Amino acid sequence: MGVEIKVSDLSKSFGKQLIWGDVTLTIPAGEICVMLGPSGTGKSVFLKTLIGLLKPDKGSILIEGTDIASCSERELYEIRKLFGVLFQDGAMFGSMNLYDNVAFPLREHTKKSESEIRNIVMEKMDLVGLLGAEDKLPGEISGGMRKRAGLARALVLDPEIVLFDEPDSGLDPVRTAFLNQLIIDLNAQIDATFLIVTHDVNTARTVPDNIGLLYHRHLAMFGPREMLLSSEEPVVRQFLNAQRVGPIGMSEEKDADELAAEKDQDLPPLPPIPLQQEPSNGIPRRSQRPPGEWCREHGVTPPPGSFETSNAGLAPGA
Ligand SMILES: Nc1ncnc2c1ncn2[C@@H]1O[C@H](COP(=O)(O)OP(=O)(O)OP(=O)(O)O)[C@@H](O)[C@H]1O
Repeated sequence: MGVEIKVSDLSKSFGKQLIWGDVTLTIPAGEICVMLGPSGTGKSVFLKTLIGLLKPDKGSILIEGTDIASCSERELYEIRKLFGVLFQDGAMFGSMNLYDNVAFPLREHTKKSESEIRNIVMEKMDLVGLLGAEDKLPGEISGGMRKRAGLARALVLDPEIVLFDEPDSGLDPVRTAFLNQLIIDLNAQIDATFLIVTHDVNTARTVPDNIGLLYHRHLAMFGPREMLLSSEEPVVRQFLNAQRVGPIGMSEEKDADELAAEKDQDLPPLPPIPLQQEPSNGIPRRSQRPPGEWCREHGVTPPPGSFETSNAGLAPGA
């Protein structure tokens, strides 16, 4: 289960404003990827381009042999069935209870009977821990519950790819930790390809198999979690460790004077690489790699204290 997404030389502009250019990356089938980047670097635009809601100016997005960037509307309609999307606010219809919200894609896109729909809705509500809340209206529940309901709805058509647009926005750290565990458990269970757009450095450090960083109109880096967490590349290092020292400034890039002023400032050492969050039943996910494997295979010495149990889930600035 899960399909690969192969993005090559992708560029997107609005008018004269280039959002990002020459983005090339492969999101491996069944793996969890996180896309990071300062505000306004085009992470949401990237998600929308992947599902064909926005057309890129150049490049290709290959999914099961179809190029989303150039295919017909009909092909796009078919390919979209592979996707489940969790929108930032859950995107619930306010006047429908959770049951009808979750049932909506099944009623829209399938010819299933109401009793079949009921089985699927209840199964997905159970999966996200919302059994018993079917009659509630979106306005009557917390933001965390709304996200979980949005996730149940994203899953009803058994997607091969699940996109999460800032799943942690508006959630407190405890709810974020629960949602992250749910994401890991879901990936173990349904084996789909997951792409999560987030600002949360702790999520990026502990949840995914791979991390990408969009910065200054390009993809600064994309690769296995351990590669980015051991990277000395200034932008990657600054962002993944939530530091002020580095090329990223308050609005975007720091200017030459600002950079010169911090020339003699010592960078703090890279913090230990935390253990990756595991499924709650303790059975490793199919795409999960043993701690330290990437570093060993690439002759990289991880920062001291990496992969110790005491570091699980901890990150600087988190
Ligand atoms: N439909 C559109 N028309 C014109 N400009 C747009 C459109 N959609 C997005 N943009 C612009 O693209 C840029 C990137 O927006 P986007 O929402 O993708 O950033 P982001 O990285 O997701 O930001 P944040 O982290 O703050 O959510 C912004 O400058 C935004 O104004």
